[in-house]
Amino acid sequence: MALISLRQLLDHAAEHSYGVPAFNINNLEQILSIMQAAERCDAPVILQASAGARKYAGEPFLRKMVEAAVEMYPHIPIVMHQDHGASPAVCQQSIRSGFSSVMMDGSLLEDAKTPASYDYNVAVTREVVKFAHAVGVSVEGELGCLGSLETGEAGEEDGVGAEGKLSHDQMLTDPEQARDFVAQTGVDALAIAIGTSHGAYKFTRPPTGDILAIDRIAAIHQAIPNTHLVMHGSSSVPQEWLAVIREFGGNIKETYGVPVEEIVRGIRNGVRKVNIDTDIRLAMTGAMRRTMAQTPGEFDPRKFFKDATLAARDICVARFEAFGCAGQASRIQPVAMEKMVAMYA
Ligand SMILES: O=C(COP(=O)(O)O)[C@@H](O)[C@H](O)[C@H](O)COP(=O)(O)O
Repeated sequence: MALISLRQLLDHAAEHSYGVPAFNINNLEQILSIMQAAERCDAPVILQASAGARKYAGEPFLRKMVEAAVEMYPHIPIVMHQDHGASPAVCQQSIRSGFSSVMMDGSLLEDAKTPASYDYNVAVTREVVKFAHAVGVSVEGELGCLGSLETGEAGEEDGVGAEGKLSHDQMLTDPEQARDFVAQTGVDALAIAIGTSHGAYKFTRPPTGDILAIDRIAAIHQAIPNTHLVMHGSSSVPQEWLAVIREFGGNIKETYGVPVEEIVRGIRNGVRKVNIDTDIRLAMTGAMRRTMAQTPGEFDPRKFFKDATLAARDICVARFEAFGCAGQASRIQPVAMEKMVAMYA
């Protein structure tokens, strides 16, 4: 099965009322764990590469590894998505190199740190939609800045994330503005800000409605019912993996993520793409620490990587199942990118 577009997959998810986890990839083991889970669950897959991933592995390696996944798992529909493009030029490069979907994050300026004006966001996103749709590639935009409603901070990761304190208005997507944004840009999917943030340190306590605004999703969905909603920063930060990391020498302070049942509530209200990176990182780190500690004579890294891959695979299986994505891969007939061009035209 060829790569498919994000738009095709999320249209299918909307029609059948499920959500798709979008897992970040940086290396072979992460891709293997996601694909093994997809195979086990018969789930379609979104593999996404951030700027940090492109810096770490290099874009050609990422592309070739995704191509290998397509070859090894011909029955699984795969979207190759560029996470957080900081400019139209970045998105254009990704399209040229074969991504079937790009995110133009115009909520921040090109430095990926400074919150941008609404007009700037509309202008750069509209530009990307124009050239992406001309070749059938899907576009995700972002409205509102990701950040903690507890602290007003964005929790910067690898240079991406607003600097300084943000107001609640900046950190909560406004439904009416979302309606205007979609009308002006034509994006296929919209990342919304509801109090989630990237990384392990999202909440200092199990989140309640004042710091995780799940209710806002329904209002946004009502304003833009035909646009697929995206939740970034949606790792659940499993307490069991934090415990393993701590037991085997790691030092991660008390922290909480987005509960899976809250994400499922979001899916019931129009969320179709759910970004998850940190949970895979935590599971892999915990598994590697444990194996290294328990087998101190081991020096073949494949042993550590294998356990890390299995730990990540189990996280992916759990998310595919919880989001209703399991069993959907075999129900999808791939639509060629040329047909997507015709659809947009
Ligand atoms: O939302 C995301 C992940 O959420 P998470 O931390 O797993 O709750 C992704 O979109 C981030 O862009 C990604 O994790 C950033 O990765 P790096 O910049 O560190 O590579």
